[in-house]
Amino acid sequence: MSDPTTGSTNDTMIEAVRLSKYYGHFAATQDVNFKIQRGEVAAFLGPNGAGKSTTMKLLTGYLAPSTGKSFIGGFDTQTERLQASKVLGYLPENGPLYPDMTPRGLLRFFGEARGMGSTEINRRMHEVIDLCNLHEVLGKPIGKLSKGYRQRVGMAQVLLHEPEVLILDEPTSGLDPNQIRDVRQVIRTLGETKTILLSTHILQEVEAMCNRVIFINEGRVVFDGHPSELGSTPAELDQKFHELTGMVGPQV
Ligand SMILES: Nc1ncnc2c1ncn2[C@@H]1O[C@H](COP(=O)(O)OP(=O)(O)OP(=O)(O)O)[C@@H](O)[C@H]1O
Repeated sequence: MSDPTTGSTNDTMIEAVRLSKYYGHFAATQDVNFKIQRGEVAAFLGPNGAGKSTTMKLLTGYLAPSTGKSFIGGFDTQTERLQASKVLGYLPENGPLYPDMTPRGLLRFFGEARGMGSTEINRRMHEVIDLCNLHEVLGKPIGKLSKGYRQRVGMAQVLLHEPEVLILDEPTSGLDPNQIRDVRQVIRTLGETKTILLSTHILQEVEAMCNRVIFINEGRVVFDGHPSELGSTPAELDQKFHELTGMVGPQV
């Protein structure tokens, strides 16, 4: 069934409608519109400071927009916050993780906070610990873990309540190549069953994991399409990045 006023269908899982966020006169996000359908794995690509994190916070309802609306699983993230949060798993950049807790304690704490029963918590803890490969660190304080393990603990926490939609802010940032490979593998596996929007400023990330790319620059969407449309060789990708941002592309 579709909504005749917006053209959205039941398969629209993430939607931005004329989203803007102003800090004084500065627009961090400006008139952003898109729909991500069930089963898509989309990358939010753009240079540092382009507005990726701000837009993700607006999409999740974490930040109130200056104008516009966002929907997760069809729920308005400002007025139907609780319903939206049941469908959504949001991994913010760098956290939130409690450094003195152990991964085991943290997962139990978030399961209880989400109102999950103890049988369900135990079942899901086993599953996310396996998926994110946390066995070795379950009893160690999170603050003592490597960045790669901390990122995997964050991912496990996000997945605990089996959300259909994942919004992941720079899930591989600051990781070493082995850790990046592991996290990409987890995301590819998740992409088989979930709708995902992840942010990155690395073009290779997009090609490795995503079937759609939404390119943002200075708060605006400047490209929305299949990653192959950005080019196939490193030189073409550099050129496209340059065209879209007006920057030379060492980040690419
Ligand atoms: N609370 C705030 N007050 C004022 N300006 C802000 C605030 N939050 C973000 N900005 C500005 O908005 C712009 C977009 O920031 P944002 O963090 O969304 O970009 P980003 O694309 O996620 O960047 P990065 O890749 O560096 O994380 C930046 O210029 C940033 O300085």
